[in-house]
Amino acid sequence: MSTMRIGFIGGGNMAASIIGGLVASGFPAEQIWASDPNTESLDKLREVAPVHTGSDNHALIAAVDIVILAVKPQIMKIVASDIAASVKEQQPLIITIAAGVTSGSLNGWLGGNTAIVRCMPNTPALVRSGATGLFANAKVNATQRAQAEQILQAVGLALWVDNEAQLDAVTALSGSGPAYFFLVMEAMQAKGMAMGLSPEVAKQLTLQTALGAAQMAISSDVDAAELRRRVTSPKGTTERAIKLLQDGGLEGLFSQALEGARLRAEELALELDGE
Ligand SMILES: NC(=O)C1=CN([C@@H]2O[C@H](COP(=O)(O)OP(=O)(O)OC[C@H]3O[C@@H](n4cnc5c(N)ncnc54)[C@H](OP(=O)(O)O)[C@@H]3O)[C@@H](O)[C@H]2O)C=CC1
Ligand SMILES: O=C(O)[C@@H]1CCC=N1
Repeated sequence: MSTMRIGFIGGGNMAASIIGGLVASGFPAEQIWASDPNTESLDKLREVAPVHTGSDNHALIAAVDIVILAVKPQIMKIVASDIAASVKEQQPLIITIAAGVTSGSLNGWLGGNTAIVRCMPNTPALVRSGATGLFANAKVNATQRAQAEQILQAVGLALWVDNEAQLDAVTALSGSGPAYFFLVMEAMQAKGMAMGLSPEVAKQLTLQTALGAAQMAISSDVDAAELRRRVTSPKGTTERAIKLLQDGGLEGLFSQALEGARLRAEELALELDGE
């Protein structure tokens, strides 16, 4: 890991999150390159860590061993087709983080025979609390598999999935997942303020409660349902609140929301493959 040179094509939100986490884990910033036509994105990236930046994707490929494709799914075909000749020449390991771009489509756009690890990380990678699902195509060797795992483990949890289709479920669960928790935080904080708490107090209590619940669930030997029962005193306040949430259909809504996200990932793959 310490000698790897890693290049990010696309220097936006996710590249910043992964780079921030990698550098915080001790990975040297001078072994990281980022390429992006958007100079504002590159300026922001250099505030995260003093990485090499530029706008030439071909020069980046020549400088690194591992290329992380972190552009939007909709422009992946253009970007991949453009770099195909450099990838063929340099043979870097390609890691893609784009939602809905299959390793098969990407391999085709890159000219075939490319070692590709497709993964789905999430933004908490920035604070080394990310959660990533990974899948390797048949061209990826054991060393490359270990390298991809090391990079994503440096920024949080990294788990291999059994087949590529499962990455759509990972996208729905943990890729988009931080947004679901942020929405719950927004709602709790707003109601805390509506009940008379100052914005600062409502915010701090909300965030600490989210952190405490997650840490407890991670470190406990009982499941979330049991932890919830332990908060819920008979005829108490939690019982009333949970009943209102359940009567309002919270579990069903989450089921629909995750299914919607998974289906959108599938749709994206079909849209992008057909382009
Ligand atoms: N955000 C998230 O929570 C997650 C995102 N992902 C995936 O990560 C990928 C990136 O998402 P995100 O970081 O949010 O997106 P951003 O839009 O923040 O970043 C993408 C960057 O790529 C740049 N770019 C455009 N064209 C090129 C090019 N030809 N060469 C190099 N860079 C280029 C964009 O510039 P410009 O702004 O000028 O277009 C932009 O700065 C997506 O595929 C997404 O599906 C995966 C997991 C979680
Ligand atoms: O919303 C999206 O499409 C991307 C993928 C997972 C999180 N953000």
